[in-house]
Amino acid sequence: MHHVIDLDEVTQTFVSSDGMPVTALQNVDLHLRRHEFVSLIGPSGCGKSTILRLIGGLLRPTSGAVRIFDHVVTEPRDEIGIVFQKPTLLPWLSVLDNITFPMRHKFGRVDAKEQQRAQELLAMIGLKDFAHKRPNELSGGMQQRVSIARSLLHDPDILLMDEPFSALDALTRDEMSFELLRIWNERPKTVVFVTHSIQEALLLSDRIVVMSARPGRVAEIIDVPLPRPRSMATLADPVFTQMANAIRVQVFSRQPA
Ligand SMILES: Nc1ncnc2c1ncn2[C@@H]1O[C@H](COP(=O)(O)OP(=O)(O)OP(=O)(O)O)[C@@H](O)[C@H]1O
Repeated sequence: MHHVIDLDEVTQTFVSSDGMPVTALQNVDLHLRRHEFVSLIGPSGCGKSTILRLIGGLLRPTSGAVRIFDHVVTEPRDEIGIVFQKPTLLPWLSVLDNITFPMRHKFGRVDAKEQQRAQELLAMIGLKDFAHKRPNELSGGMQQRVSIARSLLHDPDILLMDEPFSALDALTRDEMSFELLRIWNERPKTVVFVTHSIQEALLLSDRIVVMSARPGRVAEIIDVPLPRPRSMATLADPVFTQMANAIRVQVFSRQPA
């Protein structure tokens, strides 16, 4: 079968500041199909962010192979959008210029179509009136929404999201989840989404990858059979509640003793 993202026998070892080797990932196999939405969940330090950095080309594996569209990943690629846990905006640029920054950086200019798309994204994240403000005039949650909009400007085939909603308040968080589903529906992409929230993983994903504590391994891959499109009603679906409980037990049993 043709995959968009392949991790084969990936092991990642770091050297900690006291000189000791740290095995962050051990023999991780993961294969993502086109336009699939997959969440990674597991105890702190089990290597979730490391997996995103490997796929994003920000890191090379110690052993094993990471491939995108059958090509070994050697550096960051344009077809990938990345959203980190914390907003990463340039303080001296306006909100709008931050969203278009990657385009300007790459091509030296931003054409009218992209300006238009940036405005649409701003409206989508509810910040239309903030286009000309600077990041420090926005709350942390608003800044994170701008970071998300920026990752979507070039409509990437692959979106890597590292706990993108963790800094948002609960209401905005739900809103952003549904917004993300809407975007994914309209402009399908392969998404790898790291979260600590079982509910979020269930609401969004086709599959949930449960990882075990360090050294991180894939403990289990769970299919989420909840029908799409998903909505507020999904949260009340008995299957949702049952699965949330079952996964909670799974994840809890994987916590380091
Ligand atoms: N550059 C690095 N140098 C040394 N150790 C590192 C480095 N990057 C990550 N690690 C270690 O690798 C392990 C996995 O880290 P990673 O950030 O991928 O975990 P995570 O599952 O995303 O954690 P969390 O849920 O807390 O964000 C951790 O033990 C971390 O300390």
